[in-house]
Amino acid sequence: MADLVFFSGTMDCGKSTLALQMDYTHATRGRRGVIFSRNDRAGAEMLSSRLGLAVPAVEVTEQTDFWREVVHRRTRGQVVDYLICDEAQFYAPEQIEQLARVVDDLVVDVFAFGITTDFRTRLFPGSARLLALADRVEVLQVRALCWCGRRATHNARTVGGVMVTEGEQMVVGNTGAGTGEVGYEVLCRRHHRAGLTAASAHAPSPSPDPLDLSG
Ligand SMILES: Nc1ncnc2c1ncn2[C@@H]1O[C@H](COP(=O)(O)OP(=O)(O)O)[C@@H](O)[C@H]1O
Ligand SMILES: Cc1cn([C@H]2C[C@H](O)[C@@H](COP(=O)(O)O)O2)c(=O)[nH]c1=O
Repeated sequence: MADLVFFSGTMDCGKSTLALQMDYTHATRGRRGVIFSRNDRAGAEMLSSRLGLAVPAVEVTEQTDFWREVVHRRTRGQVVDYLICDEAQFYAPEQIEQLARVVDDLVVDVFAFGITTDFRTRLFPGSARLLALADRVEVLQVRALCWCGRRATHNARTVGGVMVTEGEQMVVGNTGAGTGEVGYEVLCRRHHRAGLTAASAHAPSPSPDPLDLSG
């Protein structure tokens, strides 16, 4: 028996760190895995965590066929017990279906990691397929926090710290980007709906305070 597990959460909640830990744990017990990622912030053919660890990975492209990736390795005599699939939100729905087939017909565990929704709170097509097909969906224990202290459940895209709602679904980037840059910030639903990032919430009001004429 093998499983397709989707580990999900907001940006910056520890998914890539867990992906590296899962690989380490399984590998040290003698299991053989293959690590995949797509558009990691650190560059192509990498899986990197903000904690500073990075390992080589097979870069997923539009041409990647996971069924062929596993069959090809096995026909060359390579053992494949599990796949680590990071940034899975960027995979095509057909590739998620290939992963499900790899689990069911080749008995390979697949551990997929990714965010579910984009900066407009719309599901990524790959994540939607994972939610539909996974044996288990696990929400990460380390919960990211909104600037207000509530649990962060949404990913905002920012330009110069200000939330934007227009743009391409896929723009690779990091949380905490500097002024002027496209970046991301995790927010609670209330502040995502209000478009209120840390920078805009703490910015002084653009209009001066009214004069106190009471005295
Ligand atoms: N210097 C640090 N010390 C301790 N924890 C850190 C540090 N930098 C980042 N983290 C933790 O790393 C996590 C982000 O890890 P990462 O695997 O890159 O996230 P994700 O893949 O979900 O975007 C956050 O939960 C944060 O708490
Ligand atoms: C919300 C959102 C995110 N992205 C990108 C930004 C990052 O490159 C990755 C998420 O990586 P992480 O390891 O989970 O931090 O996704 C995007 O392209 N579009 C979006 O709407």
